[in-house]
Amino acid sequence: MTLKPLIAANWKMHGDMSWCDKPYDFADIYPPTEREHLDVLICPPAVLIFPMMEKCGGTDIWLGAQTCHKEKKGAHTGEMSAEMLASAGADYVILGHSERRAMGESSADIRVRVERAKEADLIPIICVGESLKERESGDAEAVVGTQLKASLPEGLTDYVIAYEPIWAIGTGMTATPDDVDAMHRFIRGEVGPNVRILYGGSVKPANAKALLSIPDVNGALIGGAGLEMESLAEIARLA
Ligand SMILES: O=C(CO)COP(=O)(O)O
Repeated sequence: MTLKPLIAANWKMHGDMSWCDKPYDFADIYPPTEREHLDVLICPPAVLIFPMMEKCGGTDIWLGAQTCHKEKKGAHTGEMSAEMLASAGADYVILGHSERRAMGESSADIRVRVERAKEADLIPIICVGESLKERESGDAEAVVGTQLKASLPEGLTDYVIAYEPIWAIGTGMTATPDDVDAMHRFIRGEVGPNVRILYGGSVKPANAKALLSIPDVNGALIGGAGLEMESLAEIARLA
């Protein structure tokens, strides 16, 4: 089975209401008829999901959230449940991003969030990745393997993995194609043939071709370069 590439933009804490028509801008630059072979996803800040869905729900661009809470509902001031995000128009949810793991989210927490996401019919994008110190000491695969085992609920199907080496996020540094190839093969061995494995970390139009042509790279999770639709479309064209 060939896996449909997924080009996903993680907007993090960027954007405002005026950004809600960006899916239209993307579709103008790269029309849907030219990209039936791939999925395009935008994960804006949660507050923009519903207005973006209202404005651009008719485009074929998927919408996603950047996290969801561990509980279904309750007294959790400021938090959002998977169900709320789904009802606002999200199809996917990013879970376990290193910027959230750095705030104390453990793999065990992430596993519970994955369960909530699945109950709400959201497709989880589960992020894993090692620090520079862990890579330099030769522990990258062991770290990622441990994260995978602890973050994935038993029997999980229909999910996406994003390999994001922490040291490559927002730094302009990317893992070498050989390192990405080796890590994605390792992850493939863990998750099997049917799961899309994205690479993330300073993906740009200039390096996207080399990264996206690696056999077990099934797309990209893009931060900075996903804020502008021109660069996002340029990367998507290379997938
Ligand atoms: O964290 C990322 C996507 O989730 C990657 O961010 P950058 O593309 O800005 O390095």
